[in-house]
Amino acid sequence: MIRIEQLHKTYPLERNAKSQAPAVAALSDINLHIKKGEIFGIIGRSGAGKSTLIRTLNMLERPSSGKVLIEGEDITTLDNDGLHRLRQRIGMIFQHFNLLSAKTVAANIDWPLKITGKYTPQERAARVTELLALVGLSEQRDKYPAQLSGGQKQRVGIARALANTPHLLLCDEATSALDPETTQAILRLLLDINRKLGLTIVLITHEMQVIRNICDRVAVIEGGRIVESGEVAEVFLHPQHAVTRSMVAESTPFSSETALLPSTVPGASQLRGLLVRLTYVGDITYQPILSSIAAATPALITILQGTIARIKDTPYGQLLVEIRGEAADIAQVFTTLDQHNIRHEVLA
Ligand SMILES: Nc1ncnc2c1ncn2[C@@H]1O[C@H](COP(=O)(O)OP(=O)(O)OP(=O)(O)O)[C@@H](O)[C@H]1O
Repeated sequence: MIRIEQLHKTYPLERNAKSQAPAVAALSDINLHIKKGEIFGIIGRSGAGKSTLIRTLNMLERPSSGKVLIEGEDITTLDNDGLHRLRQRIGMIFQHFNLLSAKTVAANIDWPLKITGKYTPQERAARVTELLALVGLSEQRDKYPAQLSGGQKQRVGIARALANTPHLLLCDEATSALDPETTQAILRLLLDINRKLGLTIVLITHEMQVIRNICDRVAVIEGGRIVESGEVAEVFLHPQHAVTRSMVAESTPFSSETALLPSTVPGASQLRGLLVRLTYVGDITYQPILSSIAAATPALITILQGTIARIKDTPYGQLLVEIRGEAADIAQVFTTLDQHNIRHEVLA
């Protein structure tokens, strides 16, 4: 669906001439492949390059070099007509909604249909009604943006972005201005739309929770470079880069090394065995594996902390345990864990 190859973006010196600031290398050597129908997240700290990157996907930002192929077409070479056609295939939603305040909800959603000049008023009216139902706003059609909550405004933004039946939806920090409950509702709506319409979604966020709730794959960006990417469960449970580790740590109190420092574990200073973190993903999460291991070994296993949660549809569990016993017995425990695909890391 989308292939980004050796993409670079430098904001030139002239733009900053007044402040004498140097040119900014906002993106360096970005290579990404985003598959049709997936929800792909790009996460990073403020200033990492997220907005610049997502805006190159509809040429709101032109790269300095490199290619952006969408459905096989290199969009960096498009002229104005080509760009106009491209943007009808790509919807975008924004953190601050960008609605037309003088128009009603229905008129906001109608606007992109009207400017294509392709549809009769009856066709447009039918499409607006359909979109209002899709985002759950049928009752609000004649209200103005100022009369809506933040979540309702974003629903209008989503309906408007979907008006021309795009193949791709870009979400620029779409839930950052919303409270946690409304964020969940909007994320559920995006997931629902992704499934119902098979729409490819690319989103940028600085919140790991957003990635964990709806994305299939994720890329972590730092200093304009992709530092890590992969399936969300893999990146979330086994973060490799320091930035990823710290963002994961902020999003759950349990899954990072910092959260597992012995001082945070009750009685950990009196540990007499090994402090081990166990991580398991999928159906095994609900099986009594630890009881079976405990029954088959003289090693003593004490649970110090534990959690079960979900990454999108996949359950996972993490346990912090102390294992005490003879070396051979502990080795046997590790072998059994391996046999059940339970990852184990000795922390202390
Ligand atoms: N128009 C511009 N002119 C000059 N530098 C810019 C411009 N836009 C962004 N930058 C710089 O490029 C870098 C990447 O910015 P970008 O907005 O893409 O980051 P971001 O990850 O989206 O940050 P945030 O989460 O704060 O929006 C930053 O150093 C920023 O200061």
